Amino acid sequence: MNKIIGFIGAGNMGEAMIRKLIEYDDFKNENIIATAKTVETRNKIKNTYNIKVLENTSEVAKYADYLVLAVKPHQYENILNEIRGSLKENAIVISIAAGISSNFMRKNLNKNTKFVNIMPNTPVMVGEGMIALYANESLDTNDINDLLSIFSIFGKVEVVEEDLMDAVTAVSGSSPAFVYVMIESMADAAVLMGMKRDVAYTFAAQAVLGAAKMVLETKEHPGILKDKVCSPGGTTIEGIKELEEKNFRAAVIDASVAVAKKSKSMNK
Ligand SMILES: NC(=O)C1=CN([C@@H]2O[C@H](COP(=O)(O)OP(=O)(O)OC[C@H]3O[C@@H](n4cnc5c(N)ncnc54)[C@H](O)[C@@H]3O)[C@@H](O)[C@H]2O)C=CC1
Ligand SMILES: O=C(O)[C@@H]1CCC=N1
Repeated sequence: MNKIIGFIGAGNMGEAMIRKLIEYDDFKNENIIATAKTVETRNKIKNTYNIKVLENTSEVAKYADYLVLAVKPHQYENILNEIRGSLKENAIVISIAAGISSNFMRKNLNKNTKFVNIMPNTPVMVGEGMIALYANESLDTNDINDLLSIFSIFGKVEVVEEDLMDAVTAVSGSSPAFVYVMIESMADAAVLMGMKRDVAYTFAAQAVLGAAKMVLETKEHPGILKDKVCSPGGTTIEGIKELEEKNFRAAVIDASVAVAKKSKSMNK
């Protein structure tokens, strides 16, 4: 890969992507460039990942073939204003932000600039991310194929219609946070029952990883997989009864709907 991928912002999401990319043999460190707001973050990224770190956004825009805007949604307008005039010919500007629509990108970029809206999640850092991509009219088939192959470095990629982006933000963008709360709670229970905390995190996280892999690889309905864990008159069904009484399913659904609602309300 001789294309340059640039990052504006290197916080949680930007750093997660950079960290995965430098492990990938086809992307040399010199093909990854970044900038961040503070000198501290710029130095940290430079020293940790040995990539080229530039002082300002327009410098990154000048060199990047793929330009990831890894800043918060409310900063998009300023950043797009800053980069608009400096972009490399044929560069693709990548929005990863919740609530930033293709229309907003279109309005704030020059007419012929290529761009794409994606919704990633932090597990991109370990190559198990889930990325949704909305392919707009600025991209041709080659661009889309190139983007799909780059993003597959980070995990799974699916092309979706734009009206599903709020749902995606809930089901894969934000949901890792819900799962971390669940893992933490499972481990708390094990600690309560005498297990060492670090061991408890391994047990809880591996159980979640295994259950997720079962859904993906067996393609069985999650309800059937659940039934196979619940031995008649056994231990698991006692726990399921508690979860049902405490409205676990409704809590997860409500949490997801709240995320999508917030994402929609931010929509520009
Ligand atoms: N954290 C997550 O799990 C996910 C985040 N996103 C999206 O990623 C974007 C970034 O989110 P986070 O990384 O969580 O936020 P963050 O606050 O951790 O990182 C944002 C970074 O942008 C930098 N920044 C701000 N203004 C800048 C400027 N003018 N020039 C260069 N850098 C600048 C900040 O210094 C900071 O390091 C957001 O738009 C969010 O919606 C999308 C999916 C998941
Ligand atoms: O909390 C947020 O706004 C971002 C978007 C999806 C995950 N984190």
